[in-house]
Amino acid sequence: MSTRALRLGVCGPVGTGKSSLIATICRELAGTLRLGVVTNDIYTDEDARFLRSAGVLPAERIVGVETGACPHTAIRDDVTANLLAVEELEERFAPLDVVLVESGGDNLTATFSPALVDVQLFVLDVAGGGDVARKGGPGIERADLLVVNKTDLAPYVGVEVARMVHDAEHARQGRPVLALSRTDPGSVDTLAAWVEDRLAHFRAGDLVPVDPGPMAAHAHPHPH
Ligand SMILES: Nc1nc2c(ncn2[C@@H]2O[C@H](COP(=O)(O)OP(=O)(O)OP(=O)(O)O)[C@@H](O)[C@H]2O)c(=O)[nH]1
Repeated sequence: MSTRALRLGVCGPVGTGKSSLIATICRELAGTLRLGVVTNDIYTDEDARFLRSAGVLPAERIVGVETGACPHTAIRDDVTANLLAVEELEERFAPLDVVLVESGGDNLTATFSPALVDVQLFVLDVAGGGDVARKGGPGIERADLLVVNKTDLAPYVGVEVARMVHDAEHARQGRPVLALSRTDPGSVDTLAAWVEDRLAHFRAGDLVPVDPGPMAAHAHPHPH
């Protein structure tokens, strides 16, 4: 039995809907679970401000971490700033059930360290194109859940959702894939049920954090 919160990481490329998905989870579960959120941005706390303005949680339960030049480092290589933010939330609002951690400014291969989160989901969207899921990468292949987001946009971008989900399932060797849209209540229910199920396993002590693997080699921009 663990006394701390379940730590749930949300990553994926820029603009795929990570903040919106976190807002959706909060909207669905804040009535029954005690939640906190940590966001990561390079130089701002924009995502934290978006979530506060969405009004899905009391503002003080949403904390922004400024990661500096390489946001991937803060969720993978040196997770200190994020761990401190999570622990501070857990302490201030004890007991919390789930702390959601959003990665920021990510490319296609960012993954969380299992030292930071117990479980992680990777978000793609249909607007990124049907081929993305097939091409794979550590997060796409081995995150605990892969979300194919914004399915409501599929007809407008010429993507067949069933095909994209099928390709993703193939790349993931059967690990779960969820086709999601915030306008599709059934898919939102499935997402909330997945979070509740992970929490139940975490509390039972049989949730083993899985490391999707290191992200692909990438260059760090020089700040000067
Ligand atoms: N049509 C549609 N749009 C969505 C959905 N979810 C999110 N969006 C929109 O997609 C855009 C990006 O959403 P965000 O939640 O800001 O994406 P993000 O991944 O957090 O973005 P970064 O933090 O910049 O990486 C916004 O304009 C959202 O309103 C959805 O289910 N359907």
